[in-house]
Amino acid sequence: MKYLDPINTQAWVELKKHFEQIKNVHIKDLFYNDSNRFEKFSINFDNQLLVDFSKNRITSETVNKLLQLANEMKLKSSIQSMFNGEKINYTENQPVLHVALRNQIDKKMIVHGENIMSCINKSLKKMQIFSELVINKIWIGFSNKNITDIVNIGIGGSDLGPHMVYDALTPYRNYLKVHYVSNIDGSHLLNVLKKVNPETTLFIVVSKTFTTQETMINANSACNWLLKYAKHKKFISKHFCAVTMNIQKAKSFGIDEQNIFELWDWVGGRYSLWSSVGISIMLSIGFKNFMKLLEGGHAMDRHFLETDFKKNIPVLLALISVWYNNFFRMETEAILPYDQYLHRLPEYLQQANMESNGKCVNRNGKLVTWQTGPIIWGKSGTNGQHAFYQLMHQGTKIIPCDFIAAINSHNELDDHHKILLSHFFAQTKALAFGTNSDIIFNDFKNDIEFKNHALPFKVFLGNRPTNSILLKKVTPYTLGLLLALYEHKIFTQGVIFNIFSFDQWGVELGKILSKKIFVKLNKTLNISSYDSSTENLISYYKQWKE
Ligand SMILES: O=P(O)(O)OC[C@H]1O[C@H](O)[C@H](O)[C@@H](O)[C@@H]1O
Repeated sequence: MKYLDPINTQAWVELKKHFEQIKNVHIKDLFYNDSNRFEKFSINFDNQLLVDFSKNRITSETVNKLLQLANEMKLKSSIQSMFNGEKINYTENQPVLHVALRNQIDKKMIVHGENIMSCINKSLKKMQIFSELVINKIWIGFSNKNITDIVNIGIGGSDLGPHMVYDALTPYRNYLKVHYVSNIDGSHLLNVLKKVNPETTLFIVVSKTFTTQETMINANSACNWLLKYAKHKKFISKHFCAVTMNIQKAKSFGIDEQNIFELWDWVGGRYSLWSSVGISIMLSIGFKNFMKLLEGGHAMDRHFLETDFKKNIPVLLALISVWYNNFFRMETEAILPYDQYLHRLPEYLQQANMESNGKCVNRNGKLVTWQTGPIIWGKSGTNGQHAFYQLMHQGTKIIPCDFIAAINSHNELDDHHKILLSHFFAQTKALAFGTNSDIIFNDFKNDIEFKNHALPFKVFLGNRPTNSILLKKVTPYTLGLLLALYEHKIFTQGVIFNIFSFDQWGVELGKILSKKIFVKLNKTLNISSYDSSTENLISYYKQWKE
């Protein structure tokens, strides 16, 4: 089967022409010319989530042409293929079924002739029993004390999602403290071990493959640390659990089979927080809240699957992103949560999007000649305002942004939240509308020096696009909605780019080379086999190593 490239669609040709007509149109004029712009370009999802995409450099014509692109790229049937469990992760010969993990209506989902819903429900039950034993202080450590601290050892998808949700749902946490260790830098693990007591700490080794070097080394060191105190290997079962697809490896590590939570090859690491990879989330917010998170994810799945593309939030946001990325050649997108508890969202979405869509080969195995995944970055508001917003407002680069906030805070402290949101609304307005020299000039009309010299520096040109995403409140349910929204946005982008979004071969080369270089770092003999830069870096390592 030959997949169509986006540049070979009729819509692409038309979008190119349309771009030439619209590229200099200012957002402020789009608003002045259309008093219904907000109604046209915003979607209220069930009074829980509002997406306002009116402050974008788009018209109804742009949206129509982008929708035509989605249709020509057969987005509808691609979505159905994912939900039907077809092997859309072609290079790994796997289906992609994170949507099954939150399939709350228990609709049959068949993989290799089996209904995977029974495995999922069994796994959820096991997670529930386990988390309740720990939360209810029935699970005890080697000295018969109950557990107070959980250490999640994992990296990439086995860390970023759970860690982000753990922080995002801080108000729902119980007394258990979860620590996340990912980096192979020994400082990460040591800093956590300094804070916890071996008698009351439970380690969860989370690795889909159970071969990831960072995780295995950290898990080994954590185990040695525990055994220094517990003295006997039989106690590993009281302090170590695993989440993995590789049951054999986890068992050979010494983890009791009872303590192994299963994962499946049809769940991608960066889409896995909804599975047993999220056990640290369940331990901290309890089973019911975890189920609410899945419920939110499922509600967004249905919206994505069932809603006409004209009103389909992930589809529209993805298409707008393609518009900027490919026609305006804007290379990055900023994620700006105006919510302290959502501060890990940019980092989480960085992996979700960049590992999925950072590809330069299309589904036919040919190099692409169009732009694929954007660079994702960001920081929580208002901190970002005091760091990089200068460039966003007045720099030469234009950065489409997602502003995200909740209308109701979990911590109503004086006017803090009102002020926070006033910044959100002000920034999106300033970015879109800017301010013209007349207004500034009027403020300073008696100041001749200002008029002559300072004016250009004070002008904000505006026309900088943003999406505003408002949640009624950050709850497990609305967080589920938001995260699934982004997952489906990424999926849609991948279909339009005609790439495979669910593999990540690009992470392999560095891993292979690091193993070879590790051996060289240990050798006293210098055998040159690399380029002069790498050789000299290695030689400096050897000279300076104390
Ligand atoms: O869960 P693991 O098998 O340990 O994998 C952890 C991470 O490592 C890999 O390098 C991939 O790039 C990530 O997608 C994955 O989430």
